[in-house]
Amino acid sequence: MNNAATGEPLLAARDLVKTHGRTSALRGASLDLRAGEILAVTGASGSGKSTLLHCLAGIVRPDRGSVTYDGQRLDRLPEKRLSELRRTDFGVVFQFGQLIPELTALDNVALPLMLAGTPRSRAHERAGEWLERFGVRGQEELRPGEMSGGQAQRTALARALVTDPKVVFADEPTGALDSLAGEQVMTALAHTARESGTAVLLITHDARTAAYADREASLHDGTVVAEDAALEVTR
Ligand SMILES: Nc1ncnc2c1ncn2[C@@H]1O[C@H](COP(=O)(O)OP(=O)(O)OP(=O)(O)O)[C@@H](O)[C@H]1O
Repeated sequence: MNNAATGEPLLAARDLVKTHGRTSALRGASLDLRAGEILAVTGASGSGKSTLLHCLAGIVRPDRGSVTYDGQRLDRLPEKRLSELRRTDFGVVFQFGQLIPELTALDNVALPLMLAGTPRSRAHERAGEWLERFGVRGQEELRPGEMSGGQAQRTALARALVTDPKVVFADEPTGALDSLAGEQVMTALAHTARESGTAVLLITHDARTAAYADREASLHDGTVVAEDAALEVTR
C-alpha cells in the first residue's frame, strides 16, 4: 500500500508521548521511516531512543500520539493482530543478541520460520543460507555461549532477517562489540538490508555506526530535534 512508489513513509510516528512512572520518556516525538531506508536514531543516554523504537515496533503502546505502519494504526491494533504483524513484518536485534542459549546458531535462526509454520528441514535449510550470508558458516552447531560477541550478533541479525521482514529494528546492535566486530556487523546488516529492500531503524550513539545509515534523526529529551539527510553512506 504505502511504499516508496507513493512517497508515503512505511512507518510514521506522530507526536508520541510515553511516560514511565514519573519519567517522561517521549514528549511529542515524530519520525518517518521510508521503505528500504536505513535510519539512524541518535541522542544522549535517556533521550528516549529505546522507548521510541519500542513504540514503533509495536512492543509498547504510546500514551498519546499515533504510529502508522503501511496505512494501519499500529497503536490501535488488538494485541493478537499486533503480535502477528510483528512476527511477519518486523525483525528485532538488541544490544546483547538475545539468542536462546540452549539452541544452536542454526536452531536459533530457524526458530522464527518454524513458529510461522515452515517445516523443520526447510527452516534449517534457509537458516543455513542466512548464516552463510552473515559469515557464520561452519558455526551452525555452536551455542551462543560458545560464540564470540560478533558471531552472536551476526547470528541475531540472521534470525531477524530470515523471515524477510519489511522493517528491522536494531537497538545498539554494535554496543557490546569491539570496533572491528562492530564494523563487520554493520557491513553485513547494511549490505543485506539494501539487497533485500528492508528498512532499518538503527539506534546508536556511535558516529561510525550511524555513518552506515541514509539519514539520521536526533532525539533530545523525548523529541526529535534534527533530521539530517547528508550522512556519508557506506555501502
Ligand atoms: N520501563 C521503564 N521504567 C521506568 N523508566 C523507564 C523505563 N524505560 C525507560 N525509562 C526512562 O525513560 C527515559 C528514556 O529511556 P530510553 O531507554 O528510551 O532512553 P535511551 O535514549 O534509549 O537511553 P540509553 O541510550 O541509555 O539506552 C529514561 O529516563 C529512562 O530511565
